[in-house]
Amino acid sequence: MATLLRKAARVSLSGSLLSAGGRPGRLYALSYFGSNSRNSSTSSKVKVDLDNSSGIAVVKFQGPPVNSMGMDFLTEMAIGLDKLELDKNCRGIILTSAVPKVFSAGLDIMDMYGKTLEHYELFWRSVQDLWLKLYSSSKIMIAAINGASPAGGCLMALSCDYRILADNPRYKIGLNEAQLGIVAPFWFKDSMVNTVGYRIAEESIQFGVMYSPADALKIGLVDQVVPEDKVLSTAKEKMEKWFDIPDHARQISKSMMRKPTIDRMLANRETDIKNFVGFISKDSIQKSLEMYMAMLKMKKG
Ligand SMILES: CCCCCCC/C=C/C(=O)SCCNC(=O)CCNC(=O)[C@H](O)C(C)(C)COP(=O)(O)OP(=O)(O)OC[C@H]1O[C@@H](n2cnc3c(N)ncnc32)[C@H](O)[C@@H]1OP(=O)(O)O
Repeated sequence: MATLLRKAARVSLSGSLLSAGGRPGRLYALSYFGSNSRNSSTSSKVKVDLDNSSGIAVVKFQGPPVNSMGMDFLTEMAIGLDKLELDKNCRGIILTSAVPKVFSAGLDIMDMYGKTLEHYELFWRSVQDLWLKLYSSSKIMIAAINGASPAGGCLMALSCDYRILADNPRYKIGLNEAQLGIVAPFWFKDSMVNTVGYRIAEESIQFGVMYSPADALKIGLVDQVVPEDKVLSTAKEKMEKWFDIPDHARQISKSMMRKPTIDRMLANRETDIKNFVGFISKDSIQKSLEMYMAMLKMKKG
């Protein structure tokens, strides 16, 4: 057992691209997947299916109605990603949704509305934690976006190395925070800038633009648009191409590209939490969120 723990700790430290401040190698990350040809784990909001023979893990969001990123989702994703990060059989991860028409509706607005300051702090730390794990993963990350992907949903896609979006004009993607009367934090903005460039991000974030697949492709927010029934198979084919690159060279290159963005977030993490808690607990912001939720419900009726 001691040998296993030492081995797991070594894998963890040499695995994720995260620098020391990112708390790699938590205890729950020590439970290994077995060595069968397929390993599955299902929790309530996330299903992880690792095919040991191909090295591809499919992480499916399964939190109806809209895969919103509440505390359960954030925790389950963090645990699933930690396990995959430690698993040498896993070389690449595909993020996708099991919920029809929605990839993820982003952060769960109910976790940002009418809660205590302690809750907001814990929630925001968990959101940061998930982004750090996604953005700093040493694995190849591909987003197979098979539904709408606003705000936090878009952020998860932006954290991947490659994005494939289903060709359905209803499946819009973007950082729409401004439309809710809230502000995308600097690391959401950095992820957008790193993907589409400064000028497009500047306009996109101020207007809170939600892009159609055609427009998302045009600005480079996604890399490919394919028929809906081909999203997952295309992601798997693309993954095989990424597998042609030796892992160590790709990982170091990825780290070189992403480290400044990750370090900036780690250096400002506590201030960012304070900002979030102060901002989200303002009466005016709470009112905006309340109105936005009412608008979502009205749209239905
Ligand atoms: C310094 C301070 C910084 C603050 C930064 C905060 C950063 C925030 C990031 C975020 O991610 S905020 C969340 C932004 N998300 C959205 O704006 C998406 C809103 N949802 C939609 O546009 C649509 O729901 C959809 C995803 C396009 C799906 O449409 P569909 O018609 O299929 O479903 P609906 O009928 O709209 O929704 C069903 C059900 O789900 C509820 N819901 C939707 N989104 C959320 C959400 N993000 N959180 C919580 N709940 C959500 C919706 O109200 C419906 O509820 P019921 O009426 O069934 O009770």
